[in-house]
Amino acid sequence: MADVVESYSYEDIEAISKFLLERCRHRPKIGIICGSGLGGLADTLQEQEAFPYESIPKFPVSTVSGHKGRLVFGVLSGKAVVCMQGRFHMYEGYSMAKVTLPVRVMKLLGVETMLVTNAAGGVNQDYVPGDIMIIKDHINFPGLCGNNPLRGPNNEKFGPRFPAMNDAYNAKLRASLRAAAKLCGLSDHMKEGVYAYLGGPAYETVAELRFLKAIGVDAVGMSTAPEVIVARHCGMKVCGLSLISNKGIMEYDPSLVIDHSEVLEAGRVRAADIQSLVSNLVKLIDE
Ligand SMILES: O=P(O)(O)O[C@H]1O[C@H](CO)[C@@H](O)[C@H]1O
Ligand SMILES: Nc1nc2[nH]cnc2c(=O)[nH]1
Repeated sequence: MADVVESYSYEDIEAISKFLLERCRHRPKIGIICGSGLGGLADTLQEQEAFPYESIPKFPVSTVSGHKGRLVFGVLSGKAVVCMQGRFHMYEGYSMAKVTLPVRVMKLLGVETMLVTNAAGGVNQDYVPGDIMIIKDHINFPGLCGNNPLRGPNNEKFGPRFPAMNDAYNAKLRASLRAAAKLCGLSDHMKEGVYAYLGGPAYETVAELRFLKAIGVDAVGMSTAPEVIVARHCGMKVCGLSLISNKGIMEYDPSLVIDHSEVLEAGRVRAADIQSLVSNLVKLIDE
C-alpha cells in the first residue's frame, strides 16, 4: 500500500478560493510570488486588499524573516494581480502540499500567468550580487530523490499524472522579461540561467557548490521549483526571477560567511529596480 502523503482535495482548495473571492473585488489573472526580501513589491499595488495568512482558512503561516505573510490583491500597471507577500519552504517543516497550496488557490482564483521570484546564491562565477537572473530552467534536487510536490494521488481536475517540464519557464515570458529590463535600464544587470532548488536551511558546503557549478547550475536557493511544478501541472504559464543576493563561497576561506541578513539587504538594495522590472513585465503580459 502507498504511504500517506499530505494533500488537499479539490474541494478544500475551492473553499479557500471561494472564501477569498467572496471578500475581494479583484479578479487577477496574474499571480506573483515574492521571494526573501522582495515583498515590498506587494506594498506598491494600487487598490490593495490584503489577507494575512492567519486569516485564510487552512493556510500555512510565514515563519521566515523577509516573508511578511499576506496575500495581497491589487492593481499593477493597470492589471489586477495577486501577490504572495511571503512564501512557504520545506525547511520550515511544511509538507510539499502546504508549500504549493497557494499556487492551486491562485489557479482557482483565475490566475493564468505566474511570476515567481526568489533570492539566490550565485554559483556562476560571472554573477555578482545585485544581478537579476531570468530563470531558464531548474534542477529540483529533492524531486530527483522522490520528494516532488506532485507525489501522491493525482487530481486530474488540476492536471495530468505525468506533466511535461521541458518548457517549465515560458520562452515568450522570458523574452518579455528581457524587454521589460531594457525599458527600465536594467539590461546590464540581467542574466539568464539554471536555478537549483535544494532543501536547505543550511547553506551549501564548498564541495556542494563546486558540484553545482560542475553540473551547470547558475544560482542556488531553497524554493521556487515546487511552486513552478505545481503551476505548470495546472496549466499556468510561468516565468521566474532570481535576485543574486550573494556569491556562493567556493573556497575554503573561513573569513567568508553567508548570512540571511546579507540576502535581505540585497533585496533592499534592488527593491525599486525589481518593482519597476515587474511592473514593466505586467504591462507586456497579454491577458
Ligand atoms: O527563495 P526565497 O524564499 O527567496 O529565499 C531564499 O533565501 C533564504 C535563505 O537566505 C531561503 O529561504 C532561500 O530560499
Ligand atoms: N541555498 C541557498 N539559498 C540562498 N538564498 C540566498 N542565497 C542563497 C545561497 O547562497 N544558497
